[in-house]
Amino acid sequence: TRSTRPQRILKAVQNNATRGDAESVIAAIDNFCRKKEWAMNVGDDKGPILDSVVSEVSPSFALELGTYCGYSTIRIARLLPPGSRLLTLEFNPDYAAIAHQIIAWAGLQDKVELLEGPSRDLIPQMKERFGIKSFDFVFLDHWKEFYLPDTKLLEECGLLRKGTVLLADNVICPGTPKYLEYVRNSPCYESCYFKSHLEYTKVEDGLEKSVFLG
Ligand SMILES: CCCNc1ncnc2c1ncn2[C@@H]1O[C@H](/C=C/CNC(=O)c2cc(-c3ccc(F)cc3)cc(O)c2O)[C@@H](O)[C@H]1O
Ligand SMILES: [Mg+2]
Repeated sequence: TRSTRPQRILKAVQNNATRGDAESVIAAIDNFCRKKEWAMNVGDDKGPILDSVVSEVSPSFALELGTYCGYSTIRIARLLPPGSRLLTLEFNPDYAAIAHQIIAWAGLQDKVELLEGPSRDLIPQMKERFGIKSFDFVFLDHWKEFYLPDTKLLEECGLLRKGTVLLADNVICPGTPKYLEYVRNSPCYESCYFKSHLEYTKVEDGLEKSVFLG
């Protein structure tokens, strides 16, 4: 039977990237998605913005909602200081299986915990089951209508602290209007928009950075 796009992305990584070299894995995925097949990775235009925010925060505990193939997982994990942890949530087992292999190819499996399941079930388990006090950084890149409910769930579970940085992908395309309205109007957040382009295209898209004020 025909392979899936994530399987073809994994093959591109295995054929073109050097084991243990995260930069070569990122480049292999970007080249494949630019020249062969588009895929919904944050990509090489928005990616450097993600990198700069992660580097600025230098999180001890980071959370990613929506692993997909692990492209942004690797972008984040490669910048983390020793001893820090990135938890990434993915509820599609086929995508999770591919992401595990791509994260391992980049040599970043020791910094990343890929948790299989829906965010609404896993977020309430973060304190007891995963020993998380609070997150320093959250990257939102899963189903767009879940950005807002999951942000509220993180607040309710006490997983955000004064200064936690939320960074949301796709706030223009496909768009996350309810989330944007919330973080831009809530007195609990200080928000700003980083204009860029939808991955591998000239279409406008951008990232919204929101600092939780407690
Ligand atoms: C219970 C649902 C909410 N909770 C969830 N918990 C755990 N994992 C979840 C998840 N939702 C979705 N996921 C996973 O995240 C990923 C979903 C990402 C959704 N992303 C998009 O739709 C998206 C779409 C585009 C896009 C833009 C323009 C266009 F023409 C076509 C697509 C661009 C992007 O950058 C995107 O991120 C998948 O791997 C999915 O299995
Ligand atoms: Mg995205």
